[in-house]
Amino acid sequence: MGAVKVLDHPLIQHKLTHIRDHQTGTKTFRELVDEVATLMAFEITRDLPLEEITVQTPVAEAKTYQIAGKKLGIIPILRAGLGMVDGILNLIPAAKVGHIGLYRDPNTLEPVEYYSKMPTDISERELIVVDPMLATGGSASAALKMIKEKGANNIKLMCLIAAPEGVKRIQEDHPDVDIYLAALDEKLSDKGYIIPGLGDAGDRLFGTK
Ligand SMILES: O=P(O)(O)OC[C@H]1O[C@H](OP(=O)(O)OP(=O)(O)O)[C@H](O)[C@@H]1O
Ligand SMILES: O=c1cc[nH]c(=O)[nH]1
Ligand SMILES: [Mg+2]
Repeated sequence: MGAVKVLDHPLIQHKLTHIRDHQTGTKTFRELVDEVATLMAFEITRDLPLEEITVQTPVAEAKTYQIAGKKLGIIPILRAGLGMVDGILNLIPAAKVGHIGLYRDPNTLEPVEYYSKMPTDISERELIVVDPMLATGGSASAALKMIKEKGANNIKLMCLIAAPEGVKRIQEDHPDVDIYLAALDEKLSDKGYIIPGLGDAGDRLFGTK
């Protein structure tokens, strides 16, 4: 079963408080999601393997380190996942970005696919799938299935807020995928919204309703 890690860094928790607040407007919401994505990426990349190399400083040779191993890829689930991409690219500017277009049918809560475009070499990359919300888990589970069918085999899932139902769904459907969260909330409403959550992430990011 995949691990679930709630990233409890004080800066992440403080910014998440303002993200949740219904009085936070689109501009600030977008800026804070971007900042939290950077902070979460910093924590998630903590275990990347390093290799020792030598560089010449102006003074002497230095034995130092660079990131070794697989290259990285970021895969946002459209639309709301887009809000987390730039924040991760701030730290990992060479990462490639694949896109998966999914929306959740408001009546059935089932994911509906409308777009997919992946880097050709996803089987050789460490992938971070991003979406602010993990509610029923239907969208993330479908996205993970889609990228596995295209060869992905090393995947982390990064969300701002999850419901226990969504975590359970991913652990059952994708036991190889670790989940990284800023918060694990209480439950889902009967309309499938996370309680207390932050409302509709896509609408708050893009100013739609
Ligand atoms: O875990 P689930 O029950 O599948 O719900 C979570 C999904 O719902 C939201 O997307 P939405 O369908 O609102 O699309 P949007 O990003 O275009 O607003 C959210 O960004 C997730 O993708
Ligand atoms: O609470 C929720 C659940 C699904 N999608 C959202 O944007 N918010
Ligand atoms: Mg939405």
